[in-house]
Amino acid sequence: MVNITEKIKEIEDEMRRTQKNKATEYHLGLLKGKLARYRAQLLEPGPGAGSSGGAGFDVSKSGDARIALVGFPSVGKSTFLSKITKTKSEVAAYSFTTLTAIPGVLEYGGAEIQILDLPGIIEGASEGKGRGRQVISAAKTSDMICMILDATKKAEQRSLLEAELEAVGIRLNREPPYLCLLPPFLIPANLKSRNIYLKPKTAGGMKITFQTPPKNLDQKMVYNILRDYKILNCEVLVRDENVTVDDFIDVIMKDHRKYIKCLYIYNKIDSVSLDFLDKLAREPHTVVMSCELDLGIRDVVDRCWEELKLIRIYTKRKGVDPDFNEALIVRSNSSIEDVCDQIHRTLKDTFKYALVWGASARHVPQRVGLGHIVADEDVVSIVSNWRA
Ligand SMILES: Nc1nc2c(ncn2[C@@H]2O[C@H](COP(=O)(O)OP(=O)(O)OP(=O)(O)O)[C@@H](O)[C@H]2O)c(=O)[nH]1
Ligand SMILES: [K+]
Ligand SMILES: [Mg+2]
Repeated sequence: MVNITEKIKEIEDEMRRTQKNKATEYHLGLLKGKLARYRAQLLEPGPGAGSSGGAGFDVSKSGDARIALVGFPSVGKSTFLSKITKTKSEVAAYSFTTLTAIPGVLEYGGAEIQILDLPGIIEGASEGKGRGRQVISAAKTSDMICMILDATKKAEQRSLLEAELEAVGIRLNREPPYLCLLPPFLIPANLKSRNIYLKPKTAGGMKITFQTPPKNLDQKMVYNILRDYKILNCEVLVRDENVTVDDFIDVIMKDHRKYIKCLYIYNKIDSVSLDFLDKLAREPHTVVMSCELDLGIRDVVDRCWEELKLIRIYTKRKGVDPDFNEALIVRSNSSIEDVCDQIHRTLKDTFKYALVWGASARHVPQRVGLGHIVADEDVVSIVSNWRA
């Protein structure tokens, strides 16, 4: 069996050799489609995928969310874990100090977040270099990736790591593609280019419709790629002019894609100039810190919490103060109904009203119904109709 890694390399070489122009764009589109398919195969356990296959490290999920620490060797991942949790992960000045996944628990106002310290990854990780594939599989299981970067190292470190994660189907800080039926001018900018519909059928050939013709995609390209994937009967609807070949391939490969939030954390800012620091801190989804000088750690942790978009609710019984060491965790934009469901499956059946103290209440306490949207750190008291 021809090695998949070799096939991937061949395609990558060919893409590099091929000049980008109107005449080659069909060929390049097709190569991108093939590349995506081989890369997915590489992650599947079985022949040709290498012995480690797609398996990650054996750490079970716990707590309200999981954050994976991903980065090159010796950027300070383990130092950071040891700062924010009670777990001590070995720290040293040499690369690959950490050899497996080390879980720790970050306690945040009654919420518990599992933090996974991982071995450092290097270029080529997505193709199995080092423990790359295992690290990436572990990252794929997380609710958020904290990409730890060394502020003293070259800017390319960030794009190199992003490329490794992209190569295995992880999409950072992006929305999954989906068809939105709103009129185009009402669709938020971040969702626009992801506006694609693909439905495989059993017969009838391909029906491809472009509502507004995309600038960098045409029917022939869509047709060629679908044929290469052996999807010969289907309905395709593309609604936005900004849709690209890559977006289209993501839709075909949707079962192999994972859309994860990423916070870029620059460590070791004790060793860079103030000007440079200022520049780093202004980048999107980015925070800076120095584990060594204990600078900015609290802000980084607060930012992690914000990015997870979770909400802590403290429940209160009549006449008793709430316990702020124990929070009920719900997603942002949750209602009192979601809070009830989190407490007990049948609680809303006997629900009468709720009293709310906190940011979501217009006055305290506010008496609200099941539809009321709660805010982080609200105190909620549920009043039920008890029936015999
Ligand atoms: N100057 C400076 N050094 C730091 C800082 N944080 C960590 N270090 C040092 O960086 C080195 C690597 O730290 P580790 O925590 O082992 O890094 P790691 O990313 O876990 O490394 P691997 O497990 O090998 O991938 C150690 O010598 C730390 O003392 C920092 O904020 N500033
Ligand atoms: K190290
Ligand atoms: Mg380490």
